[in-house]
Amino acid sequence: MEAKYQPAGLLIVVSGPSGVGKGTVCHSLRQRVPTLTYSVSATTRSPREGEQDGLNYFFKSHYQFKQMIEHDELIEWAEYVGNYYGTPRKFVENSLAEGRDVLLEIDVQGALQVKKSFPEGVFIFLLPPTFDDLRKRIENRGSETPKTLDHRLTAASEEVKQLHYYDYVVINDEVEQASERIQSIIVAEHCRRERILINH
Ligand SMILES: Nc1ncnc2c1ncn2[C@@H]1O[C@H](COP(=O)(O)OP(=O)(O)OP(=O)(O)O)[C@@H](O)[C@H]1O
Ligand SMILES: Nc1nc2c(ncn2[C@@H]2O[C@H](COP(=O)(O)O)[C@@H](O)[C@H]2O)c(=O)[nH]1
Repeated sequence: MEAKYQPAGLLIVVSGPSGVGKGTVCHSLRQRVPTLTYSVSATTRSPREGEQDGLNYFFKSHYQFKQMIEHDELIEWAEYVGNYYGTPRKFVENSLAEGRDVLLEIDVQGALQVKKSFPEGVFIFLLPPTFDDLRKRIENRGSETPKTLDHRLTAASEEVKQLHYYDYVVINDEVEQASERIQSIIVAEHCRRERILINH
């Protein structure tokens, strides 16, 4: 029997300002859609309490991160508030080629780089209900000093200006509602791609 053509997986990029709830919403989304493959990023930031190497991030020294850049091991990378963050290339490319849908949870600078090399990706901007909610969420997380909180909020006001480059905007008012909306976007994108495949 002839082997069935295996289309590449969807690259789903969830992005938005720090503290909007990307991690929380993506966690809920991964429970709804267990077949999603999550890309673990590399970072030079120190682990927060409870974060595990290889699970939350691959924690790297500045030297190791620079080596990854020089060896073209990242599909994108960005400096964000004094630390480097990047998406390992091999894992993403192999997973897509095997037909798996891959989820990236990255900042806005990184998402815009990915859009250039993977224009067929699905780009979703997560927004807080208000800027004040964003501040409260970061404060309540307790992860920042007053200075880094301020830097993250300044970055956020610049990041929302890039919203028009994205395919979808989802407001993270209620976590479950936001993750349900992203699940619907994924289903709709699969249907759209089916149509394109049938037309060819
Ligand atoms: N819909 C929501 N309503 C209220 N609080 C929320 C909501 N979504 C997330 N939070 C809370 O906001 C804080 C920030 O969420 P989270 O860490 O998921 O954001 P993030 O966008 O991944 O941040 P970063 O980009 O800095 O990693 C957490 O304390 C989380 O529990
Ligand atoms: N460009 C990239 N940004 C990333 C990546 N992984 C995470 N991030 C984003 O960085 C900020 C800060 O994260 P934090 O864990 O220190 O709060 C946040 O917006 C993340 O989404 C990545 O691989 N590339």
